[in-house]
Amino acid sequence: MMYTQSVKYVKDPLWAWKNFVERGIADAVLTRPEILESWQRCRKLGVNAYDGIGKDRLDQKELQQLILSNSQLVEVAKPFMHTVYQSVQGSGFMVVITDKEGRILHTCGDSGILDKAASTIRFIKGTNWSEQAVGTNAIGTALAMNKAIQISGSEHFCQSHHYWTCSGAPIHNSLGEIIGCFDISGPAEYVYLHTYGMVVAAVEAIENQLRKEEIQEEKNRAYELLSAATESVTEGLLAVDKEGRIIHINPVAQKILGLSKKIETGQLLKSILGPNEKFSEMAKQLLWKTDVEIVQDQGRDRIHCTCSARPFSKKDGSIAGVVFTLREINKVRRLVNMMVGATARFYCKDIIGESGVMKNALKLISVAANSKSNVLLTGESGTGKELFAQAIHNHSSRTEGPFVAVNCAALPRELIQSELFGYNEGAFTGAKRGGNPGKFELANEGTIFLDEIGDMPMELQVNLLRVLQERKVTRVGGEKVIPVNVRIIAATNKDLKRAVEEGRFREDLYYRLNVLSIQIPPLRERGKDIELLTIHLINIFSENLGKEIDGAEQEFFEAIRNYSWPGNVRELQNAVEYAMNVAEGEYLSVTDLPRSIHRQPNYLQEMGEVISLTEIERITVESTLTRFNGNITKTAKALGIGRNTLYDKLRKLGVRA
Ligand SMILES: Nc1ncnc2c1ncn2[C@@H]1O[C@H](COP(=O)(O)OP(=O)(O)OP(=O)(O)O)[C@@H](O)[C@H]1O
Repeated sequence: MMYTQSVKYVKDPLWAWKNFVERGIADAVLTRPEILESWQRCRKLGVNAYDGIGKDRLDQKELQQLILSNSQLVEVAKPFMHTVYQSVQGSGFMVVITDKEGRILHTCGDSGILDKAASTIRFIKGTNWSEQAVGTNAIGTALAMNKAIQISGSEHFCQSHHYWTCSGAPIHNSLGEIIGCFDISGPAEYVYLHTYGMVVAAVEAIENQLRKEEIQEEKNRAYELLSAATESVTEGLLAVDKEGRIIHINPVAQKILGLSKKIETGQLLKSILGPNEKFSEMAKQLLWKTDVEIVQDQGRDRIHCTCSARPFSKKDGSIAGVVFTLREINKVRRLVNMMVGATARFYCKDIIGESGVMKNALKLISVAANSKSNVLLTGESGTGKELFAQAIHNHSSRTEGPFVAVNCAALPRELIQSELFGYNEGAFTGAKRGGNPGKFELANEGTIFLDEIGDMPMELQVNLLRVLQERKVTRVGGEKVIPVNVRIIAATNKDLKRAVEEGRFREDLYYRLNVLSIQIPPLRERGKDIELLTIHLINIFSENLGKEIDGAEQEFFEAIRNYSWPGNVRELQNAVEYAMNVAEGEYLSVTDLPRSIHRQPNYLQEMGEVISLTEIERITVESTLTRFNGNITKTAKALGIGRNTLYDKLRKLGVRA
């Protein structure tokens, strides 16, 4: 009897479940310890062994939210669930993942088994499958034990689960925290040990994938942090590999290098900066360098910067590339030059002009910029001689040095010497303590622009010639010889050749200065440039004056084309500024121009109008004033009258100076 009983005991594990549930007897021989422990937990939690139907279920909205907050787990696990399901497909199994509490997030399986699980025990998405909710089961118990487990038939605490076998394993994040559970469930009659193995393998694969994604995210975060950090520094940063491919470039470096387009990593620096770029060469040398000066041609501009190089290595110690730190020199030096009033603002791109004569003159700017010789600019007043001189300086190798402009005609005769060459303390009454450097000293390493050189007194021309020959100056009242490295650009609106012939200008000085000569054409010979310049000026003044003027009427353009512009671009500038100030409409009209321009005699004659002598006088005075920029002395001189007479006339004619 005992034997029969013991055979029955062994063959019917249900007996152990009944003994526990109905009589409270724990059979440690027949029941695995982890199952017994789970049953004991279930009893303590008050789980009904005759129930097991999933009652704690989320509604659709709550389920969506839960899936969203576990989206990474779901997205990573789904392909693995699918792979596992494919290998058990048709055998009545289903695959499930839950969140860390045991709530079902996703299922896949044969439709028959999914239906059965739903209709018999409500084993469906959104249901809580923890031990507390439905007793001992692979999901709830694996989560409670933090260990993989297979549970079959009457090992389940709830009777309604005895039909099932399930294998579950907890899923962990990289910190070892439980984030979910992976489970395979099916009919208990098909219990296979390998489903347990599949669950363990799937969880390992999911955890690996999650770790990979975490590492990638970590990398992305680090990259974003690096980008934010490099974007906030005031220096340019450029990282390149040994082949000269860009690894990283910050906006300041892009600006210093004059790169406006978006730069992709992996691009070769040579393809962006041209074959002569210097960085790739430095990157190849893999040396630490500090504050090396780099001069780089970039289109029409020339980039000057200081650059420090720091090689960086890979994990294995081999050099991966170089990080360059860039600082714009031009800016620093220009700032200093600006403080001493010695900067050139204009480049070729600022010179407006597309007429043939201007194109030729512009070509010569490049020739002059690339040469070391002195330059003589000739052209009428206001044609842009200083503009040309600045552009030559800015495109030359001296661009980072000072640009010092001296108007020889504006300097009182007795001061020219000390202005140009400087003076020592006590050189003359009123001399500053400590003396003063002259323009040549201030222009050292840069360019000196000697405007209106034709007005330089004969006795000083010889001193200038000496400086040109010896490249040294001696201050007034001093003995020390100071070496100067200065390039000279001289300009004149006079016929210097005739001045030489007439003995007013030294021939030797003329030839010294006139090595490269550029003749700037008068505005009246520049055809379509007059309109181009007018449009350019309207745009500039619209911005400066804060006035919205969109252009000019046809008659306006006719009038400016008909006028002869003795004061050239400067006069045009004044006329457009005047018109912009008086204009009331959206477009400049011919009547907005100074009367001297829109009512000049030729123009009126064409219209057959007769004008009075007073009117002619007014027009002449107005146009001369405009030409000389409102300068009373020059206007009076040009009209051949005294300053007081001019004031009288202005009053009588009602003309404002
Ligand atoms: N081609 C041009 N494009 C744009 N602006 C110009 C051009 N030519 C001259 N200008 C402008 O006209 C004005 C007069 O030019 P600039 O002072 O260079 O002439 P200049 O020949 O040196 O005159 P001056 O002989 O009286 O010293 C400046 O404001 C200059 O910017």
